Amino acid sequence: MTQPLFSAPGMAQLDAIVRPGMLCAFDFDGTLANITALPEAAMTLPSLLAGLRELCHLTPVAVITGRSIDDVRRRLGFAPAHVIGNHGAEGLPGWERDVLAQRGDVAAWLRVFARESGPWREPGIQIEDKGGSLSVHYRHASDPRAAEAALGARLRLLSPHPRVVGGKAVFNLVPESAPDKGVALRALMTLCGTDTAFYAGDDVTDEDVFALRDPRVFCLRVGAEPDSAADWQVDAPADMRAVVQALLARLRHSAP
Ligand SMILES: O=P(O)(O)OC[C@H]1O[C@H](O[C@H]2O[C@H](CO)[C@@H](O)[C@H](O)[C@H]2O)[C@H](O)[C@@H](O)[C@@H]1O
Repeated sequence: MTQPLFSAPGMAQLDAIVRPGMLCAFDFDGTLANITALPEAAMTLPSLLAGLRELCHLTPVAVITGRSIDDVRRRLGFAPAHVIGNHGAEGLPGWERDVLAQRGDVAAWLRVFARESGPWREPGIQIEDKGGSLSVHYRHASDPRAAEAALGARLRLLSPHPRVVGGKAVFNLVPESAPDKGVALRALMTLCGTDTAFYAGDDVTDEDVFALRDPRVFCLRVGAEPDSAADWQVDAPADMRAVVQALLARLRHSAP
């Protein structure tokens, strides 16, 4: 069950896992940035920037996002050692050969959207082409619940068959062969040569990390979600300032 991070057990668990060289990884939207009505308006909260920049000097930092790498880099305001895009599918060392096939899937779905009068034709539906995956946003549909139902039914029938992952007023379509955020986090831990990691995320695709149930990974869910597989929770991106400060305090203390 998810418990409040800022509690005696939460702080004790953080003490147990933080060590020099550990990987600190973050989702972007809803974790480092507030959810905004338009995807293009999201930016890292200014209150987080100084702490995140210092963290990058102390230990390997990663951002693992559903956005494309180019897009998220413009929004970060700091320079993590690793940026992985498309829910784990973009930028992961060792997976370069698969990227071409994945882009073929995305192109095939876009062709269906272009030729069919499906629910994606409704004004207010925004299709975000991220190269390695697609996001179909229905936040601005005239009836978002009806759009969700219609899109959900149709998108699951696409060929090639996508992994359809829900989110904040969005369906993410990811090639079935693509690595998810859990695969990405583990690969980055190996790359960084670290035994332990911290990961914070707010959404359905972040549950791919939490569901690893890897005792070496400290899992923090941002925002209440009773069914989350994360052990720890904070309420909102604004709380991430105190989270980053808690990591910094321990890493400064444990630096060699
Ligand atoms: O993995 P993340 O970094 O959390 O990215 C997930 C998706 O985030 C973006 O969409 C969501 O955030 C937007 C800005 O707050 C919001 O307007 C939208 O309704 C949300 O679904 C982004 O546009 C997607 O590409 C990401 O997959």
